[in-house]
Amino acid sequence: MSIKAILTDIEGTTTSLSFVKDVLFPYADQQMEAFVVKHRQDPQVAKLIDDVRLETGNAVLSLAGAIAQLRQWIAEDKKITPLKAIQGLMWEEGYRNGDFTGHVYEDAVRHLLHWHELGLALYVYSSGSVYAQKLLFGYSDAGDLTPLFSGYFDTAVGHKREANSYQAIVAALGLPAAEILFLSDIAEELDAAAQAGLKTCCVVREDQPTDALQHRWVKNFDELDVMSIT
Ligand SMILES: CSCCC(=O)C(=O)COP(=O)(O)O
Ligand SMILES: [Mg+2]
Repeated sequence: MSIKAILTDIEGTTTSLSFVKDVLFPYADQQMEAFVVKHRQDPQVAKLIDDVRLETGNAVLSLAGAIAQLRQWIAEDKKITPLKAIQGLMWEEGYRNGDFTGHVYEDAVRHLLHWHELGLALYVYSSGSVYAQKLLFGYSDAGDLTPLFSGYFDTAVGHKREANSYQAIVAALGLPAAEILFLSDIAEELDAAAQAGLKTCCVVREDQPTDALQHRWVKNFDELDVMSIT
């Protein structure tokens, strides 16, 4: 049995931690107040602010309180769905204005192109919203990479450290779990995917420490021979 689909994480796998932590998160933090105040009547933003209230269990949280909570979650790198959704909306402006482009490692670009040419189906699973994922790959350093992907998943399918999320993705892909290879830099995500029956590979970029070495691991996509995985 060989790999038919690759499901990839973004931060730490296709994309540097630094781009997310030093470019995207500070941008969202700095723009949060102005963005939420400006768009508070927009139904999508109003619903997300209500979701922040739900998440905090404080139904009467003020707009200022919600903004402060969102900024606190950014500082704590919380993967909370309404935060991730608002960040995506905010980053759109940054990408469109050319304030930044989506970082994708050069080896990742080359191999995504190659795997796509080989007929492998490519999917993304990130805590960043699907909207934010499409922006990052659509406005990447290497141009628009979105035609390479067959689909995107975010925390709407479940959290990345839970096996159920991968079971839902397997069902959506309509492939046997063992024919799907999941790439990530985080041990708990790889453990959850393996529990759901997916093949796994840890991507250990820039010598960051990892506790996922019980999984197959590579330093970059050049070291990953997908065809040899059975
Ligand atoms: C795709 S948007 C930027 C990344 C982001 O917000 C994030 O939380 C990254 O999480 P990942 O699951 O890709 O490690
Ligand atoms: Mg990651």
